[in-house]
Amino acid sequence: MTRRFAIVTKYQDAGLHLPKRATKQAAGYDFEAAEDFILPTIWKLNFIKLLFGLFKGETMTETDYLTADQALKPLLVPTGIKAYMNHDEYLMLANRSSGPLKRRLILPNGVGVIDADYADNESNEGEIFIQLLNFGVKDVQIKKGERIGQGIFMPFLVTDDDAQDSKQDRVSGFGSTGDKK
Ligand SMILES: O=c1ccn([C@H]2C[C@H](O)[C@@H](COP(=O)(O)OP(=O)(O)OP(=O)(O)O)O2)c(=O)[nH]1
Ligand SMILES: [Mg+2]
Repeated sequence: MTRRFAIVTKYQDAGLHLPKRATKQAAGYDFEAAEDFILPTIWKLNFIKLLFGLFKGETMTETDYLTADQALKPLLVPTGIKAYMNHDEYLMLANRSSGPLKRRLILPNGVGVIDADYADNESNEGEIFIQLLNFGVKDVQIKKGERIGQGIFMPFLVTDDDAQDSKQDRVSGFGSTGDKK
């Protein structure tokens, strides 16, 4: 059986901690931020201006939309951690319930799915990133070592006619498997 965490090469000497479960029966391994980080509030001026402009019936240009859209882009917070697991398992990343309550942080992807073939991929060594979006009105400071999410190992099932041979090898993450956009 293979199920363990390791620190990626880039952070080998950074004094990171491997994810830990906080209590005896905790399901989730808590992940810490690998670096200090600022998560900007989504309520940036350009986003507010766009909302007001729309409200007033102003004509918005494509550039107005694009600039405002940037304020809504989630950030990928590095953890410096990779996860090894069995072939029929994945690691489910979830928010901590204190995330929204204390810091107005959400995982915009709902849950993160870390595939077993992500570890040691050629592009980023399988480093796990946590997508976070700050819907509060103030920027949020994350300090290195702060717990920003949790990972739960899960089994998954496949269909009867699921053919392994026609599948590509994973080389990266975040849209690497062929979406055009
Ligand atoms: O919150 C997340 C979600 C995903 N990943 C990494 C691990 C995962 O194995 C890989 C691909 O994730 P997913 O399949 O959910 O994203 P995708 O948009 O389909 O990307 P791809 O085309 O690379 O599969 O990205 C993270 O580090 N954090
Ligand atoms: Mg995918």
